[in-house]
Amino acid sequence: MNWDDTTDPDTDAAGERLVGPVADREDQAVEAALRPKDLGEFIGQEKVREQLDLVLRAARARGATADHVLLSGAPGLGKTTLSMIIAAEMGAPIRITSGPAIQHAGDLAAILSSLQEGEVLFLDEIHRMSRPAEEMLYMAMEDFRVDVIVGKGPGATAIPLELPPFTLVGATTRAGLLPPPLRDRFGFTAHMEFYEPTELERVVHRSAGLLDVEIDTAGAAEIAGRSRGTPRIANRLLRRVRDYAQVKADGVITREIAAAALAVYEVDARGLDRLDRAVLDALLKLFGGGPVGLSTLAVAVGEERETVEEVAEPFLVREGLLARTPRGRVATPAAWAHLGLTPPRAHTPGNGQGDLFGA
Ligand SMILES: Nc1ncnc2c1ncn2[C@@H]1O[C@H](COP(=O)(O)OP(=O)(O)OP(=O)(O)O)[C@@H](O)[C@H]1O
Repeated sequence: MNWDDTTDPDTDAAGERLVGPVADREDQAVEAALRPKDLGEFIGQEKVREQLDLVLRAARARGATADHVLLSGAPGLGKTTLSMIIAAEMGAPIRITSGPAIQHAGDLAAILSSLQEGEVLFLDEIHRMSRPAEEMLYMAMEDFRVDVIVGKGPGATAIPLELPPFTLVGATTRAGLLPPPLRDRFGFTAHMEFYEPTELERVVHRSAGLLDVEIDTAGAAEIAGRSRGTPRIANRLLRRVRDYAQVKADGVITREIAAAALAVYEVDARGLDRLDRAVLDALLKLFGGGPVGLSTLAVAVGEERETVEEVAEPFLVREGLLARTPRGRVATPAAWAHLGLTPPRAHTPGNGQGDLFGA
């Protein structure tokens, strides 16, 4: 994966966030050790696992290379991990690159022509590849062939190059941005969902075992509940809680230790951090729950408009704490409850405000 060429609003605009979904330097250093190695070890995503298992078993039984696979879903849900599992299950080597790293068709031709038979090519952020590279990929995926252009202008010639059969695993956070001709060339598309708290609890237990950290069931549940449906965040919170347990207690993670540690890092019981809460706080206390325009809300919390929109809002909307309406941002009843505040009478149900939530 190419970590340097991605712009991440979580780190660019709001400093490093403990609950940001994109990998930071420390994540990159430790994630390799925590990745499940086969489908049996991969937690959750039952449907995807079952379907992929069939695809891979069938290919193995035929002695064929597996079909191309498209994985879509938010960062940190396990797309890279699954691509490595696909290679491992097929007994094939894997090459890892990313859309932004492929600027020219020639870059892609160089990678494709050096693949071994059956190799898995993992192309992260496939929606960010350049157009000419994308067109070259169509032919490579379908016919295992590329045309390498030699020379320029009227004298340029296309030299066809045969490729060994390979499996492309494309990953994207935005499946909707992929041009249909590219999307159609994948034999299997899997959409990865956010994880349930009980699944994240298993992720935390498994990682704690690998990191040699003692944790009880309630401690794991506490961390899971604050991990925003994302294994990467669960693993990161676990590491911070482990530090706290070592320094402030006897190293064992219990519910109390997890809660106290994450209070230090300002990650609340639902996984909201300081920025998320500042947005909700302003919306409720300054604007009576809205509707209020995004720019006004951003000024009120002293952040850029983009930071509020791209960093804080998606999770608040997903959690059902904030709604985007044509008239502006509106807090839901759950937001009032979460901050322990009572909505003014005008915001209680049955007062004509229901239409703001599309009721
Ligand atoms: N199903 C799972 N079971 C256990 N651990 C998981 C699972 N999914 C992800 N993880 C853990 O979460 C971390 C992040 O996963 P991964 O790098 O595969 O995410 P990703 O979707 O590829 O993220 P990005 O899009 O940012 O590259 C990994 O270290 C892995 O240990």
